[in-house]
Amino acid sequence: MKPLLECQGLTKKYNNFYALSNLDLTLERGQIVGLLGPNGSGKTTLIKLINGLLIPTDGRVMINSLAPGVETKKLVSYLPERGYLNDHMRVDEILSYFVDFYDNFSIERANAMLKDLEIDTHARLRTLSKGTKEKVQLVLVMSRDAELYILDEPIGGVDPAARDYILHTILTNYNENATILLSTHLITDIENVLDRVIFLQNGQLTLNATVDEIRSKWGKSVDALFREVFKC
Ligand SMILES: Nc1ncnc2c1ncn2[C@@H]1O[C@H](COP(=O)(O)OP(=O)(O)OP(=O)(O)O)[C@@H](O)[C@H]1O
Repeated sequence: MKPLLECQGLTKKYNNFYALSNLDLTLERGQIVGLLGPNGSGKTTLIKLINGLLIPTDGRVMINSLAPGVETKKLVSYLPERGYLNDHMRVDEILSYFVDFYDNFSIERANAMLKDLEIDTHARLRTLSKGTKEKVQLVLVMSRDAELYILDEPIGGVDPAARDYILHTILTNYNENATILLSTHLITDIENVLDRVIFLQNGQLTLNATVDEIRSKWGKSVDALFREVFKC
């Protein structure tokens, strides 16, 4: 079977600065993968390249053997780092818009998750707190039937008490053959749901291992290994 995602020699240069250098990465189906690295290490650059929002300086990205473009749009559901919804719309209006716009969007799944998270669908987005807005955006992204979910900092604004619950709600509502690639700085909160982690350092991939491999090889949690590698 073809890999879900293949990056070969992927390189992105901004003027004379290499944000990403010669990155090779293959992701198979059915995994939750943490993309971890300090600020400025290239996580968002990699995510934008996978989504076809940036053109590589060198190398290539293939999703299901297709270059990012119109054909891969339905395969990928992407949560950008910054809010992308119209703040003046009500949550239920946004849901209707998603139903019209995406033929792979399940309004039943979205409503079930919103109910579970006790979010008022009659509320306008601008009246919701930052954390609640993040929950709505995550629900919308996870309510599409995609093969690859890409989440750039999905729970940064959500309070610690709610994070576990959200992760549980989200992760029990997606297709298990799909892969989730998520970038985060909240490693301890997310470590238990991850199958694999990728470390990025100065635009280079420095580690690609399963969480089990990290625990057995280094005898450490992902968070402890991250702190040791990045001296933080
Ligand atoms: N449009 C741009 N022009 C010039 N440099 C850029 C541009 N976008 C990103 N960079 C630089 O590329 C590097 C990688 O940025 P990127 O946003 O990918 O990092 P990141 O790992 O997502 O960081 P963070 O954790 O802070 O979100 C940074 O040094 C950043 O300043």
